[in-house]
Amino acid sequence: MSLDIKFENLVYCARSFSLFQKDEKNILKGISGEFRANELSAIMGPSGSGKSTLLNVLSEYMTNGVTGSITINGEKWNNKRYKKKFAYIMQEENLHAVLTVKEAMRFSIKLKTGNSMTEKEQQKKILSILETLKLDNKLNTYAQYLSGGQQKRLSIALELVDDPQVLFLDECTTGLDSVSSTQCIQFLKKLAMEGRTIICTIHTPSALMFEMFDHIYALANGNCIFQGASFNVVLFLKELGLVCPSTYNPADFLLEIANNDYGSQNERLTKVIENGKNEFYRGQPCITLNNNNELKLSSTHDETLNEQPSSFVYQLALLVLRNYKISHRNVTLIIIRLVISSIVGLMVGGMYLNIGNDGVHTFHNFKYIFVSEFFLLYISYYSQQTAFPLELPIIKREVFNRWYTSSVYYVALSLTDIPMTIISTSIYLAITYFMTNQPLDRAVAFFAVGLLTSFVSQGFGHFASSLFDLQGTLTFAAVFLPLYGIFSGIFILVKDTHWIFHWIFQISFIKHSLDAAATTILGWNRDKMDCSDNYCHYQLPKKFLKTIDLNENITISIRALVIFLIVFRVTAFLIMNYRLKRSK
Ligand SMILES: Nc1ncnc2c1ncn2[C@@H]1O[C@H](COP(=O)(O)OP(=O)(O)OP(=O)(O)O)[C@@H](O)[C@H]1O
Repeated sequence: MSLDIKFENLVYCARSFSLFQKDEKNILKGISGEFRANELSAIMGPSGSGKSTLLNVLSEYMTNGVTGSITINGEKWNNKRYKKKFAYIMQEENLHAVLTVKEAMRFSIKLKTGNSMTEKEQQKKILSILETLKLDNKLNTYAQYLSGGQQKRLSIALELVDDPQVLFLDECTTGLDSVSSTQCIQFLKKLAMEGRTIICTIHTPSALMFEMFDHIYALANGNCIFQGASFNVVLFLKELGLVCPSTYNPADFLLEIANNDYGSQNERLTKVIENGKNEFYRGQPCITLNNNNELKLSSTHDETLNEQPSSFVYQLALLVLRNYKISHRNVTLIIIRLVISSIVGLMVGGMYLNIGNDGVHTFHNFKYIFVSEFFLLYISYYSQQTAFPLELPIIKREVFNRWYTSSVYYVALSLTDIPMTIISTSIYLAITYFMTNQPLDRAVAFFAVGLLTSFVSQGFGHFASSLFDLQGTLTFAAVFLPLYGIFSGIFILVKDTHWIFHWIFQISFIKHSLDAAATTILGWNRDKMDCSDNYCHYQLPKKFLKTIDLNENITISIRALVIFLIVFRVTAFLIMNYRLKRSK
């Protein structure tokens, strides 16, 4: 299906708010035009003229502040129907550094097309795309070791697996040398000749590249100053008395004019081209290659592929698998987490050695419980702090291009860390529990509370990392984690503080962890402990719990922890979803 995109009187108004004023700036100023199927179109213009904005508006990457009309094949913009046919290749490649080219392509095709192709067909398709993009000799190379040009080609290849009909490319040649740039444009031209609509923003194309474009849409200060065939640019300018020297690159000449190097001509150009409405300078419609042509990348599945997205469970399984692959290649982080859990476990175990059943040390035992819950809070929080900020650009690209939904991503993110959380929490608890000589019959309940604390803290980490960048997440932790500790009930009892502070204890989930964990070890009518001294004031644990005002109602604490778990994760998901959907 060929798709022509037409826009009329398109205005984009950027609004920014500060404390005292509201700023509004028109970035696109009522422009019109059409990008057709079978054509390779370039959006050109000086820096800041609105090229990326136009691309973002047409691809629906930006929707707020946009007025005017956009139609596809003459029909009103219909998000659901047409968005499936679009792919947006962003300026930054945003690839998973530790996935090989082959792995990245396999995940892409599986996520995007589900089970609509057999394994063999998928491999054939991947190979044909990579051959065309000259990446077939890099199948087993990690993305991080590809050159800039190869990374750019891989980011294009990843989006081609489900045969999008419209390709938006932002600055597709930026950072590439002239040979790679020309190869990239040649490839895009091939894609356009297969019937696709290819629209890219470009800075300063060489004369050779400029000629390869079928259609040029030039902007200056948010207005259209030319739209038409590339071979008509010189003619158009000549008619306005701006003669391009025969040895000059027409693209450079057009940009110099847009930059006012030949006086202020833009207003005049905009008027003649009617801000994009004037179609006089368009070329002849381009020829589409037929199905037998060797350039054709599309398979017989074309029309059905996009209609059959893979299921939630299938995508979830793939994303979890991908996350495992990535985290196992970043093995240092795993080792650090396990080593820290073991070392801190040994230190804490050594510090509180054999105190677990000694009435002299009941208060120390309570401190051991606090230290343990607080350590679990720290390690689980910090293990998640990079989870979202570093992945955001990649996820943004993949969610926008409909590889999967943000909810699948978040569930996969949460599931991926479960085994590691269980292992590191268990290592720490096993070491300290046995070294401190706690009662064995209470181990399961104590471990369960420890695990719940880890999962709540993980959710807290997600919540913070969905709100801030990496630096912000660290600052947030530096402020809030000690506060959580202060209001945990170990330093001062709730009843000994002014009522004004009581609510803070309630929202300090570490207090609920401490209450629950202390109940599992010291509560439930535990018998008298041993006494290694002449007199042990707290030999009977119940007496100690009474002193610290702990009512042993574990249900309340567990309920509070579960509520925190749900609130943190739901809030993290909602913020993440908002950030993923928010335009640039
Ligand atoms: N949300 C925004 N708020 C304020 N100004 C904005 C916003 N978005 C874009 N702009 C401004 O609009 C202008 C056009 O931006 P755009 O990114 O579209 O330019 P461009 O032609 O792609 O530039 P470049 O070639 O340098 O990437 C710039 O001056 C930019 O600063």
